[in-house]
Amino acid sequence: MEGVGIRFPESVSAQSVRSTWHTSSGKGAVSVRRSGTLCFADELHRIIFRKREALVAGQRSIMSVSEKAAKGNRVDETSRLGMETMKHSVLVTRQIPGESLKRLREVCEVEVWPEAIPPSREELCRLVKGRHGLLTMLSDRIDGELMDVAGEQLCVVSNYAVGFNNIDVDAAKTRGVVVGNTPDVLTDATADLAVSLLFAASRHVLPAGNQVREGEWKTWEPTGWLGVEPSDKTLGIVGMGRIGKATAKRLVGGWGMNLLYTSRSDQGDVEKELGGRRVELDTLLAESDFVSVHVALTDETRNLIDADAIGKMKSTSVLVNTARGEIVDQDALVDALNRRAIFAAGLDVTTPEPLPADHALVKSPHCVILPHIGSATHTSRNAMSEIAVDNLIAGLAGKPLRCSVT
Ligand SMILES: NC(=O)C1=CN([C@@H]2O[C@H](COP(=O)(O)OP(=O)(O)OC[C@H]3O[C@@H](n4cnc5c(N)ncnc54)[C@H](OP(=O)(O)O)[C@@H]3O)[C@@H](O)[C@H]2O)C=CC1
Ligand SMILES: O=CC(=O)O
Repeated sequence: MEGVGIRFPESVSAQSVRSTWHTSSGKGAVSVRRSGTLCFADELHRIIFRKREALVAGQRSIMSVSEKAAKGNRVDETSRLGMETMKHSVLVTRQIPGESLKRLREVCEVEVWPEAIPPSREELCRLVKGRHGLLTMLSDRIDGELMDVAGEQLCVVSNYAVGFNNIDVDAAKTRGVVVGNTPDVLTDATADLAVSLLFAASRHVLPAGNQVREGEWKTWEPTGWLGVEPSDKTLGIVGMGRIGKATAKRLVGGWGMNLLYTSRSDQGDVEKELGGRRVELDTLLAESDFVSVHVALTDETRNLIDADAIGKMKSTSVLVNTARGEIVDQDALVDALNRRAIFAAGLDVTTPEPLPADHALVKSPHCVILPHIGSATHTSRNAMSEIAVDNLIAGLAGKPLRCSVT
């Protein structure tokens, strides 16, 4: 591999490394994974050769952009990156809002899955073949098998979501594929929805409203639809990340709730600002009146809120989940709601999605279920589109992503 230089820090046993290479037209970079003391030389060369082929084309274009710039032409960032990504082929697995796809179409060949319903696995396998980049939804399972079907030229997967549990990130790293997500811009919208669910579940908002729609509203009832109030009660945030914090801010600041939270990392700033206390999950469940789940879905958090955990909650408590359905054991939740072992639940996420209309949770009068709409505001979704497209364009050009998870 003439002209290819690979740097591996010898002091580190397992990590992702960025490998640089040089050609007559400049320098490129590729992320590869080193495992243990082996660097999988054949695999590595294969990945680097593939990336070099893709990036050399881009570099020729950069040179022509530089020539233009030298002649005094104004070249903005998008068109500069665009020149590098020209001729690349990308798949966008659903129509996304905003103007950003126009920007993408200016710089590469784009196919957008036109249906509202996601492509089946079979269709997805057919569609990804030969693509350099994928802009994916949280409902698309992007694993090593799919990346292999796409082919060796695949450089970047840009997920239109902050959560990336649908993507096998390790498989991406070993294949030199970078992965992006869309954090921050949906934090407020999702926290607002968590608060909405908390109130809706606490005050029977949906079944009470349905009573009116169904013509069953007979009279004002002194003992009808009695709910629970958050003011001065204890809020338990499971996972004090961006959305957990934003939810806590709303409920501590607005309703004077006391705060308990779980977190693997130190959150000293939260304690200073909101006066919260970091505790073990068992303590949080036993002492909280409202429990709101915000951890990422990983192998460690799958079924975190199982029968045992729900069994620790107060019978007057309300459970809210806007994170991922798999974090809560739904059978255990159905059982607890049926036995009135907890007061109510509000879910924006379920397993599966969509949850069949005849599922016991849908039928429960004590459970509010929304169709995964946490980030569904014009502001958030437009901003997510911008980030997802920026990530894709940067990944195709071999540049650092605006928001990367690899
Ligand atoms: N309903 C909806 O439409 C939306 C849902 N979401 C979901 O919300 C989640 C959180 O988003 P966001 O707040 O931006 O993400 P962050 O990364 O800021 O927060 C994630 C939290 O998960 C915790 N966490 C991660 N892994 C583990 C683990 N193995 N065990 C315990 N805790 C863990 C982190 O804890 P630590 O600090 O200790 O690492 C962190 O507190 C997303 O992953 C997504 O699934 C997001 C947006 C919209
Ligand atoms: O669930 C939504 C996300 O962005 O993650």
